[in-house]
Amino acid sequence: LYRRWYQTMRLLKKCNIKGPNIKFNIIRGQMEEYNKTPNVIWDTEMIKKYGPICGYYIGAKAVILVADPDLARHIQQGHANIYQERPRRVPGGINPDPIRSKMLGNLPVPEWRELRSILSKNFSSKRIKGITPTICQLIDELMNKITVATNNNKESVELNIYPIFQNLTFQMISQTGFSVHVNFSDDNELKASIEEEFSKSATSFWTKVCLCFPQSTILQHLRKYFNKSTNSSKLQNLCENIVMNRLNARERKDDILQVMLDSEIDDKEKLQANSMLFYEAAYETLSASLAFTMHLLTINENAQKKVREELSDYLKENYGQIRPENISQLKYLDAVIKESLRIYPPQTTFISRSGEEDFVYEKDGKYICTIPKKVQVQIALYQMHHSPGFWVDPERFIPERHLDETKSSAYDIMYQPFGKGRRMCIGYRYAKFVLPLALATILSKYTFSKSARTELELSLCFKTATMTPKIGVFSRVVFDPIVC
Ligand code: HEM
Repeated sequence: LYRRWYQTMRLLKKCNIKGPNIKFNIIRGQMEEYNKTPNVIWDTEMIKKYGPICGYYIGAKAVILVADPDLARHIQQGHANIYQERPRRVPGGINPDPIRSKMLGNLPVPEWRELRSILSKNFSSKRIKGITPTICQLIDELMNKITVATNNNKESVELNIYPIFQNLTFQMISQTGFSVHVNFSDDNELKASIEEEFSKSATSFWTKVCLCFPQSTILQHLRKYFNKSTNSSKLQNLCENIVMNRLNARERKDDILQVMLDSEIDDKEKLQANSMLFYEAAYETLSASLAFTMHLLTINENAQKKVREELSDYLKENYGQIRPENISQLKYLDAVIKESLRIYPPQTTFISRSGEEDFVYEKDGKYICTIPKKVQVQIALYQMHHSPGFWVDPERFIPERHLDETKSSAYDIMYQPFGKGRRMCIGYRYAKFVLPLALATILSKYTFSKSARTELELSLCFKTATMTPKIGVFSRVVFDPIVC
């Protein structure tokens, strides 16, 4: 047992993967230091110190960080059939709840593949067209909120736009996903329950013990027993009610839940788990992306002016209307959103894979390292997006870089806010549709400028795998409709 465990702890060295020394931390690896630092900051430090392929141990569990474009391409695209598993930082997940084990991301590969092909049906062009009226109606409600906040468009006011986007996103998922209206903005308990889900960390005693001895099934069972939460979260209850009501009403709806029911998924827990998954996967990512983009446009007046000029031409060609079906024509707005997702990718540490075979990585005929099978490889998305070796002035907001026709061939792997390959974000088309539609509608009527509480350097909240604004996104908002 000792020899096996000792060999595990020497794995990275044997594979020529650099990282911090574990000589004096043979049991815990770098777990203590790792738990004290936000994941993104820790990973950035590792890459700075040890290069674009490096690794560390959380307990006896090795994690390999990859910011090298050729190796990332091999893992996510070239050999994607070997790297289909998405391992968790904590085996079994931070929250080892039996319902959560039925979520798409927690299923073994064959079941994941089957469920992914069912859930993907929700994002076809036909389905997006079907939900467009609901999305437009919710954007109109958001516009009404801004109208009220600006005293019927008569005053310029300082506004925190982030909670308004959070409400929009929550309503969008509720209505397009489950045909229900949830009173989200006044429900602090529901907000706290979602917040908690994203902020769970691997610091409980039993989780730490399991990470030190990951092979022990007895310890895993003990962890499940002791970490069992006594109260279901409010989001869990909401999803349980949504599923039960639909099953009892036997009424057909045109939404995500119906797609699961039509595919003969009749396990209530699986329906509930994957309803929760949609709330969790879409809520933070969409609302944070909208807020980050608005922040960047607030502090970069020139870019906002260019977006509005493009919108002005577009509105002239479209009889003064924003048309969802041709929203992708707004190329500069698209570049602004891309640049915002580069600087602030809302999913920071979620792109991980593990392989079924060892892989010997060579460059120009020279041995670089071995990526051992079954070990967690994490694509260092945030660090790739900020790599000074790849991007000119990576901390500056330059939307034009995404319009450059002569982009390097590594661009499509160094820039991947939605991931790549078979495990790429399933909601990519939904996000690509909602983000420009909401932003174009708002910016066609209002301008946003710096106010007393605008942070030039936005404070960020780093959670387990996501990144959001910490205190909000403040701007001075003025009613200034584009006249055409
Ligand atoms: C700006 C918005 C969004 C961003 C930046 C984003 C980002 C990501 C990333 C980076 C991944 C991991 C991809 C990989 O491993 O290669 C992912 C996975 C996922 N996303 Fe998104 N996402 C967004 C919106 C959404 C929406 C709107 C939904 C659902 C309606 C969604 C559902 C999912 C699901 C279910 C997965 C797991 C897929 C799997 O394991 O097969 N996401 N997302």
